Amino acid sequence: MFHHITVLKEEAVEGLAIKPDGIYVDCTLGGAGHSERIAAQLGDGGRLIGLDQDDAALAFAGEKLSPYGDKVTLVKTNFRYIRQALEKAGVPLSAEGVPQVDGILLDLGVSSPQLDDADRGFSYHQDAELDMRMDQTAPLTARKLVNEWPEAELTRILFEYGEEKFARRIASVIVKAREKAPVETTGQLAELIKEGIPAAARRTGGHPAKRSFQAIRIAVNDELGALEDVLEQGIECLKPGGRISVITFHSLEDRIVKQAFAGHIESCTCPPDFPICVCGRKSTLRLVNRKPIVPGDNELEVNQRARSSKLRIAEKLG
Ligand SMILES: C[S@@+](CC[C@H](N)C(=O)[O-])C[C@H]1O[C@@H](n2cnc3c(N)ncnc32)[C@H](O)[C@@H]1O
Repeated sequence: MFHHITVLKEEAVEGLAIKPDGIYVDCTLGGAGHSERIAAQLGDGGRLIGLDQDDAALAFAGEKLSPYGDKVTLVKTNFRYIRQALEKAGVPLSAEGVPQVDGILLDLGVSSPQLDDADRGFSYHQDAELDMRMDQTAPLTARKLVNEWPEAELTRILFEYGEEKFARRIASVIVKAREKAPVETTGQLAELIKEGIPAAARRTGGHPAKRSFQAIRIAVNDELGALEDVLEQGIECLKPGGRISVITFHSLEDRIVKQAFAGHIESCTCPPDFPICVCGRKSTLRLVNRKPIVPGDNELEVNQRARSSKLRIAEKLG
């Protein structure tokens, strides 16, 4: 069973201003909560292309979206290859040869089934072989990262991606342990992380392994690199008037989205005393909402996972 409560469903899909005959891309299909809402608004000529790198999500979403028939195309891919996926799906190209769509949705991070299924090796709640790959055919597992990455790299990811104050101590405990025997399971890793955190600090901020597990997951799946790539290519693939909705769960993700949008919004960068513009730079995006949209109390009451979510929406200019 694939149980995932969709975050900011109404707001993210409404942000796309769906046209019944438009072409939409859900880059993070998961349990198809957003996709179903999009598909239900499509009429003749409308198309939804759903991407995911997780086979279980694709299988579940395929079933759920089957009533929409050939309006829906699902593709197994990392969303960082969005342009290639759209070309392969036969999306019409611009005069410059870039596939053109009316809307793109990203609901980042992992789905509840990925976290909850012990065999996927994401969770410190259940002991299982360390894995954490969204794409189970990808070469880098959490086991490999934890046992092979240099101590300085471990420290960096724990600090940067997990905002873990005790990153250096945790990395040192892991490296000492792996010199004796490889760290194989989520349970072993959680114990080592606990050891690296002073006893007094363990009692605050939830489970002591939470931040480090998140950091390792982000690194295993190169989540921030993939996000930068999909934003760069995705914005290029939007038609004039096309929209992009992005839901983030982490301050680093949100910063990447904010900066990618800002880079396209910036117009002339010539010094103010230049009589005419020589840079020729024009805005290619506009923000639909000045401030990110966050979930309301009703949503937070039924879905704790929505707590840190933020939605940013932008529109491509002509
Ligand atoms: C939060 S879930 C999406 C849930 C979905 N919006 C729903 O309503 O059910 C994120 C999904 O995106 C997928 N995903 C995350 N990063 C990805 C990437 N770089 N490429 C492809 N899929 C990715 C995950 O495998 C997961 O299924």
